[in-house]
Amino acid sequence: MTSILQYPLPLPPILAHPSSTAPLLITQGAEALLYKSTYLLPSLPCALKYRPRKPYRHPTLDTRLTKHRILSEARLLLKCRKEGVPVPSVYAVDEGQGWLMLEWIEGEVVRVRLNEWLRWRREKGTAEGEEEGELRGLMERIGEAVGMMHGVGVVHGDLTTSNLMLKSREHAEVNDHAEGGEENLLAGEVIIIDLGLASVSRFEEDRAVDLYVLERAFGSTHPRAEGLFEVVLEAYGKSFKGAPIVLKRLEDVRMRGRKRSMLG
Ligand SMILES: Nc1ncnc2c1ncn2[C@@H]1O[C@H](COP(=O)(O)OP(=O)(O)OP(=O)(O)O)[C@@H](O)[C@H]1O
Repeated sequence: MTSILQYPLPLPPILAHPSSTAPLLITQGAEALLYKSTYLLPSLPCALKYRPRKPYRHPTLDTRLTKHRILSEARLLLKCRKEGVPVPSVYAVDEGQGWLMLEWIEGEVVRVRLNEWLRWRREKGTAEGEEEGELRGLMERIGEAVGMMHGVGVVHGDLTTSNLMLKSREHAEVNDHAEGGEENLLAGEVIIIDLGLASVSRFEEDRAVDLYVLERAFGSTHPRAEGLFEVVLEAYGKSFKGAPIVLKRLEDVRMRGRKRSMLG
């Protein structure tokens, strides 16, 4: 969990209802607020993604845009779920009120876990290249998850290590440093979140751009793990029939990216 703040903004009516569990604001992005609350039973946690009204937008356009985004994310999550892609379940949706209620994923985003693991390895004095099994395993699971999503015809549009979560296994705990269980930091199922910019596409180009964005995210956020990005691609290459062509296309996308950065 990144940060737990009090809720300074008006709550969507569903969370203001007396039967609702007191919501916690988990993140406040530019467009959406993410609350933790419960669904139906106080023991079933949920994530509520709320897109409040934007006073700076024309009200009619704002309502349309919000409805479109909420419905699009819900539809794509349902499609992925139905076809076995690891994403959170959709519990409820109210596009008119601007919210989407999802299964709460117990765990942490890959960005945080990976950085903790890399720091632990550095502090231990382990050289890069050693103790790589855990990291390779994670990279493989990421490649497989992205491949499954592409295989059912969905592209993400914003693939970063902040939009991949590691779901803790039930009853499994991430041991603290003193107990020497740090390798568990990278354990767990990879769940793809935030399909707010996702779309349906079977174009190799769109899939390759998704991979390129993820590769760049590794380069900038986890340069110490970037060397193993090839493991993501290897696993991706085996994950669905069209994957090898996407990997070929990725080379073109990289080349264009390099040219663009050379030209400034
Ligand atoms: N289903 C979930 N279970 C647990 N935590 C979640 C879940 N979905 C999101 N989160 C947490 O909330 C954060 C923000 O979620 P998300 O990325 O969907 O919203 P956002 O970036 O604000 O949305 P958008 O980019 O569509 O405007 C995530 O980084 C993650 O920490």
